[in-house]
Amino acid sequence: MKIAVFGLGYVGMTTAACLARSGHEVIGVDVSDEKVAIVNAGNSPITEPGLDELVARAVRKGLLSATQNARGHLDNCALAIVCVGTPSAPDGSHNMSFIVEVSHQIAELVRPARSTKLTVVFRSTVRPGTIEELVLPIFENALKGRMDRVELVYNPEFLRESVAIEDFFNPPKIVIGTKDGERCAVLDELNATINAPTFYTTYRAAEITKFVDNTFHAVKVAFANEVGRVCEKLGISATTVHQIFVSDTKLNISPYYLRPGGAFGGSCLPKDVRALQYIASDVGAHTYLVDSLLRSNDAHKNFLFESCLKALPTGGHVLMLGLSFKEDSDDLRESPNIDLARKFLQSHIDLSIYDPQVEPSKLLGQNLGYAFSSLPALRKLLVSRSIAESGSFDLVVDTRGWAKTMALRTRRVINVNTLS
Ligand SMILES: NC(=O)C1=CN([C@@H]2O[C@H](COP(=O)(O)OP(=O)(O)OC[C@H]3O[C@@H](n4cnc5c(N)ncnc54)[C@H](O)[C@@H]3O)[C@@H](O)[C@H]2O)C=CC1
Ligand SMILES: Nc1nc2c(ncn2[C@@H]2O[C@H](COP(=O)(O)OP(=O)(O)O[C@H]3O[C@H](C(=O)O)[C@@H](O)[C@H](O)[C@@H]3O)[C@@H](O)[C@H]2O)c(=O)[nH]1
Repeated sequence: MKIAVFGLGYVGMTTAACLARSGHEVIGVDVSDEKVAIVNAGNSPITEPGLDELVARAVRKGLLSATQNARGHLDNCALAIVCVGTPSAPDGSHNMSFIVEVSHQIAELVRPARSTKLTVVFRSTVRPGTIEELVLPIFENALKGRMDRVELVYNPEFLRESVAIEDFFNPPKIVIGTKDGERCAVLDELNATINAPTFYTTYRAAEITKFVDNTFHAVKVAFANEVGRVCEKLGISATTVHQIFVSDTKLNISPYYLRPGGAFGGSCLPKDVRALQYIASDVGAHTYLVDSLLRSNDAHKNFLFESCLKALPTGGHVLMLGLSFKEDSDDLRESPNIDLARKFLQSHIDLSIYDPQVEPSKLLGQNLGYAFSSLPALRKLLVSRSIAESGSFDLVVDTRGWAKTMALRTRRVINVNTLS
């Protein structure tokens, strides 16, 4: 396949050299005359283990060359891959000027008379909405009704520098954003030899995937570092604790705890996060990330409450399904559902609650104290299943996913257990 790669930096150079190693004919395009000259001399303009050798071999075989001007080169390319930079702007957003510029360049080089479609794949990290709101209008404007000549794709890159070649051929996953999530034949062909889970999705979902991943990597690093700081201050081996932590692939290193849904609660997580904050502060180890977790959780509770309000007609009556902090438990301590119920009551919203596990006369100890200090009217709020099913409520707030198995009269249901 003949492929043009726009932007010969860390991503673009690795991409160009690896594609050439796979036997494709690659033309690299960069605005920098210096980078173009270095590539054409058979060297890599960036330092990355193994890349010099790949570039030298590819140039020698005539599979890789570079240019500042792509004019004439795109006509027989099946694919153009965009890897230009999206650095931070002064306000923290991505500077999109290189994306805009390269989109104009490519769009203007697509000849309406070309016999096959040009697939233009954006690999740079861009904010959600970029393809639809920034890139697509540029192409539509330049191609004037000949959009059938191009296919726009967003395909985020997950490689890490220093192991970029290994990551290129063995990515953790392949995410392909297309119009309506339809398949892209050219990318299927290109990735045929790569063994990785592949996800076709919308442009926006693919765009945000990259932010989700990188931010999570940052959360993990910050978390690991905060734990390390606390351990060090307490004279505990951070390495030993790390080894024990990562050995647990059931609860610690797994998709567990990663489902977007309800806020966390119960008698352990908030308590222990708070305790770690206290310990860290006591020993002078500043845990900014950990310090922000409960505030983040509170923000999430507010978000869920506001979502309920949006779905509730003015003056409406709410039925909540579930009150304890999780299913099959009567534990109300620090239940986010108690907070939600309290917010409804504070807003003078009529509320009924169905939770078969919560029987006020059976509550004991701290659970009893927490329940009645947080919701003094608990007894009056709780209703039986038959009332929950037969009553005419204006909104059902489902904290469990029970609504689908109940014969509710109310059609308007908001599931706060799973964010879709
Ligand atoms: N560096 C990394 O490890 C990874 C980076 N990314 C993302 O990939 C994108 C590229 O990152 P890097 O390769 O690190 O950037 P870079 O700054 O190393 O390279 C970008 C290249 O694009 C060139 N360029 C700018 N405008 C151009 C145009 N109109 N035509 C042709 N070339 C043009 C620049 O001269 C430069 O050589 C960014 O969005 C980045 O966030 C994604 C995954 C990994
Ligand atoms: N403390 C600590 N720091 C770590 C650890 N792992 C990585 N780091 C640091 O985290 C930073 C990022 O490292 P890495 O993910 O290996 O490199 P890179 O920045 O190339 O890759 C990341 O960004 C790419 C991107 O630019 O978008 C992503 O494609 C890639 O998946 C990574 O999220 C560096 O400062 C590392 O020293 C760790 O376990 N502990």
